[in-house]
Amino acid sequence: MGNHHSKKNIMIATQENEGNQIFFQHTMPNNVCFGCGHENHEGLKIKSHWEGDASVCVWESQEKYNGWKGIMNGGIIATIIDCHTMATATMHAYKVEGNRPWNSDPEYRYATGTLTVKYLKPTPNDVPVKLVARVTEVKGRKTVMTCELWSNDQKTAEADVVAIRVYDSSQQNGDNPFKG
Ligand SMILES: CCCCCCCCCCCCCC(=O)SCCNC(=O)CCNC(=O)[C@H](O)C(C)(C)COP(=O)(O)OP(=O)(O)OC[C@H]1O[C@@H](n2cnc3c(N)ncnc32)[C@H](O)[C@@H]1OP(=O)(O)O
Repeated sequence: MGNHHSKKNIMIATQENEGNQIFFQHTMPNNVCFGCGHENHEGLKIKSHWEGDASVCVWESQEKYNGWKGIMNGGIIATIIDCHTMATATMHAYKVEGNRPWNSDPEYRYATGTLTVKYLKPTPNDVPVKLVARVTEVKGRKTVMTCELWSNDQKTAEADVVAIRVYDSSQQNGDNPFKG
């Protein structure tokens, strides 16, 4: 993990590191997103990190995110997949440009273009889930990914996701709703 990050990025992340783990979202100040923003105190606060070429997120739900009793709500599942894959697309772009740090130029932002979730099995809501995302293609402004959701040793959902680069500070002209 440490090898994928520059010294500068590691220093930024240090304040919020847990153990030796560096999470993508901890390098992104001012993120107010419901799923991944650590500035959103009502949010899900997911945390993602690299494990080789895959990005991984382990997340613990709460009873209020039930669908059926004891089963995780499908919209919450879509939300954590959405946020985990957008963070993955973002960090992947910086990674392929020489592992440059988040606060280097140009700045990129990604938004969800398409998110297709296949719900395979009920996902228990009282054990942590694990998301595993992989970038399968980068074409122009598009990053295509797959994402699996695991509960213990069972895959309970899988998704195909297309992220679109919606902000590039080197191309920016005028207002951009995705900048802030
Ligand atoms: C301040 C610090 C903050 C830190 C933040 C940290 C991270 C926070 C993370 C928060 C995470 C929160 C996550 C959220 O909740 S993001 C919120 C949910 N998503 C949105 O609101 C997006 C709304 N949609 C749009 O704005 C536009 O439609 C976009 C920008 C997506 C495309 O419109 P644009 O006019 O730009 O596109 P283009 O026509 O030039 O096409 C370009 C290419 O893209 C392909 N394409 C187009 N549309 C789609 C589509 N829907 N699916 C698949 N592919 C699509 C198209 O074929 C073409 O490819 P090719 O033909 O060239 O191959």
